[in-house]
This record gives sequence, C-alpha cells and structure tokens, in this order.
Amino acid sequence: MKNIAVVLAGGSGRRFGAEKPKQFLVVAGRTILEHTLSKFDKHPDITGICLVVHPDYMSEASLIIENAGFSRPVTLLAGGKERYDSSLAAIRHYNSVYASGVDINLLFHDAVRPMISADIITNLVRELDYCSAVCVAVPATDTLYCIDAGRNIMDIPDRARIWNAQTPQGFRLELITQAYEKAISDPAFATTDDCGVVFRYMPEQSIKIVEGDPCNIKLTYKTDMDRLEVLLEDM
Ligand SMILES: Nc1ccn([C@@H]2O[C@H](COP(=O)(O)OP(=O)(O)OP(=O)(O)O)[C@@H](O)[C@H]2O)c(=O)n1
Ligand SMILES: C[C@](O)(CO)[C@H](O)COP(=O)(O)O
Repeated sequence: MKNIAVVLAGGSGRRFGAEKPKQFLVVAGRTILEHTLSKFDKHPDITGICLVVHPDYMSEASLIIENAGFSRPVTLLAGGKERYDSSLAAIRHYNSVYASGVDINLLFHDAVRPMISADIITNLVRELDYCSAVCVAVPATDTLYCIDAGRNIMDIPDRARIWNAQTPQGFRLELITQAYEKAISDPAFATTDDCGVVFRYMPEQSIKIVEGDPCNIKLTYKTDMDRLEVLLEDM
C-alpha cells in the first residue's frame, strides 16, 4: 500500500494578513512548510509527498524542497482557488500516474499544521488498513451554538457528540476520486475539508475518526503564531 502525504499549501493567508502566505514564514529557523513536510518525510509509513502550492509560489516551494534535502520524493503541483481545488489537483495527478485498482492512500494535510505528530500519522495509516476514509479530530471543549442569519441561537448540540476536525484526512484514491467527481457536478458544492466531500457525496461510506491532539493547531490568525512558537520550542 502506498501512502502519499498531500500537503496543501496553496492558500494566500488572507485571515493571517502577513506579507506572504503564512506557510512561507520562518519559525525556529525553518519555514512552517518545511516543518510540516519534514514530519511526513521522517515517517516510515509515508511513501511519497505531494506538495500543492499557489502557482505564484512554485519556484519558492521548489527552492525549499531542494535545500531541505528530504529523503522522500516530493511532487510539486499548482493548486487552485479554493482548498478543495488544491485537493482536486492532487487527486487528478495521482489518477493520471497510477492505473485504477492500484492500492494507494492520499493523506490530505494542511501545510499550516506543523505540529502533526508521528503517532497521529501512524494511527491514521493503521486505520486505513481497515477503512477507506479516516479523519483526525479532537473532542470539542467549547459549547457550540448553531445560529441563524440574525445571530439568534437555533440549537445547542450535545457536546459529547461533537469533535473538531483536524488533518490529516486519509482516503483510498478510488474513494476520494469518486466523491469529488460527484461533488464537482453539483452546482451547490462547497466544502471546508475533504472528509466533508465523502460525507456528503458518498453517504453510504463510513468515516472513521482517529483522535488528534489539541497541539495539532492550524495557523489561521496572527495570534496562533505565538502558540506555535511555544510549541515548536518545546519539541
Ligand atoms: N486554495 C487553497 C486554499 C487553502 N489551501 C491550504 O489549505 C490549508 C488550510 O487553509 P487555510 O488555513 O484557510 O489557509 P488560507 O486559505 O491560506 O487562509 P485564508 O482562508 O485566511 O486565506 C492551508 O495550508 C492552505 O495553504 C490550499 O492548498 N489551497
Ligand atoms: C481542514 C480543516 O483544517 C479541518 O479543520 C479546516 O476545515 C480548514 O479550514 P480553513 O478555513 O481552510 O482553514
């Protein structure tokens, strides 16, 4: 079984608001992107890495890969407008490279989650031996409100059943391809993660959860950088 880590780095970091996309900022001597890539490069279960970046950042990413001296091959692809367009670029690439029926898992991961641990990757890959769709998530710690357009509370779901999605999210190539094929033919398609595509468009498919880690944070706003610096120092 091949396990390809698809590191999604095609975003522009609008909410973060730095001079360049947040994955290219340097922390503890290395770009965030390099920190993330190295976690997958070092993992024994990972057979290859696919890095998806914004078309304007292909040469910067190329240079990072060259200088990092990773031991795994890194395939560099241009991403698209939305996160799911970047996922699709990887899905299309692997369908063009491998004949159908080849056993291959794609593990989609946000480039801006550099604190991903080896244990989580191991647990996710292990689950993929039994299940075709696996997501990393952590139990919610805040109470959650469902609201309407006027910010009135419409529902307070039972927190015991609510988990926050993280990445990586892993799928058999064949499954995620089928799910995205259905999704892109739906004019109302929108999603904030890859699991959501399987959940909505392959409703018969079970999706297993592997417990993540609250430290596996996503760098979204500038204030997340302070926490990340502390976490990286402690490593
Ligand atoms: N078109 C896109 C958009 C996002 N991503 C990646 O998906 C991950 C999660 O996205 P997010 O945190 O939303 O990053 P940005 O899109 O860069 O941030 P923002 O939404 O604030 O612009 C990031 O690693 C980002 O680079 C991507 O590969 N392609
Ligand atoms: C995929 C994700 O990280 C799971 O929590 C999240 O949905 C990405 O959202 P973003 O708005 O693209 O950061």
